[in-house]
Amino acid sequence: MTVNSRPAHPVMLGQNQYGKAENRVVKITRDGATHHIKDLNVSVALSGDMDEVHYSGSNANVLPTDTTKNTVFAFAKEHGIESAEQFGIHLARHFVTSQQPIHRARIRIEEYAWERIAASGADSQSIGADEARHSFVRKGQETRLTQITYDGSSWEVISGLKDLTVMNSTDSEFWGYVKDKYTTLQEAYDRILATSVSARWRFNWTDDEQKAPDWEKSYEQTRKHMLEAFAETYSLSLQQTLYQMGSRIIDNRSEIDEVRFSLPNKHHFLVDLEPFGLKNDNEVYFAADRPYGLIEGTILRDGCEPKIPADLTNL
Ligand SMILES: O=c1[nH]c(=O)c2[nH]c(=O)[nH]c2[nH]1
Repeated sequence: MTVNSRPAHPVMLGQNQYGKAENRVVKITRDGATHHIKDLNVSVALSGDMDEVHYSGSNANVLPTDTTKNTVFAFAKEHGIESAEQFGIHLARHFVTSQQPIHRARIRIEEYAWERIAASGADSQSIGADEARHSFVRKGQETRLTQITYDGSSWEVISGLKDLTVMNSTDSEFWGYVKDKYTTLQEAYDRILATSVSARWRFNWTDDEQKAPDWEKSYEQTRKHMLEAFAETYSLSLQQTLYQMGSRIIDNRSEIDEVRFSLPNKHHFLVDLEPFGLKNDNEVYFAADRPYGLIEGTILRDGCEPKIPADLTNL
């Protein structure tokens, strides 16, 4: 037997690394009523004296990947997230200096940028006092959509958007729901509400005799009303927020008679930091990607017929 108990056959272990990939950590920093978000996807890859676990299965040198995940969330609380670089340096140093068998740590981080939703009444260029304090829209443009149908006499125009991701870091609760023997969900009195909005709205312009809407202005204003309603609704459920977003559009845009939404509830779970002696005061969240609640619904101008299909994926 060799020192590292490598089996006596002509096979060699090459480069190897291990760790927990894609830890989705969201850190909310509360500066009074003004909140700040850091939203990261952190992947840890460690290497060092790891021959033995591959050859014999001895885990004596293996810091579990589960521990590397916990470290990411605990560090978000203990040291904060000033920048992705600072956070990654801190983690890499920790793994290499605290565990003798670990010689190299590679931390990869993707950061998702958020900007504040402009407060109602403000124009979209506004800053400072005109910005919502705990309502954010993810940077990077959504995709704008339209479908036009013409049968030689009448028009149907359905426009909309997808992938408009928004978050309220407070002013959302969920409680008082039905509980049966399979219910384990804890009631929430201050949770994060986040969704990636997919919406379609139908114009009431149908024939060439009518004056057509200003399509560009209509899109910009509809998006604005939707975002403002999201930011300003104190939400008891995503269903309630959906209704508020739709009715704000119907109330303010006379050219639109019907709005349909498909809203995935992008769950953010508070991470239990008690095992590490840390209190998580609504600061560090695990952003789960699936499964997700999917809340869908149509809001109509009174007396109008629904025409937007229930399944928006084909539209
Ligand atoms: O806003 C919500 N609506 C629900 O119907 C629901 N169901 C659930 O588990 N969480 C939530 N949140």
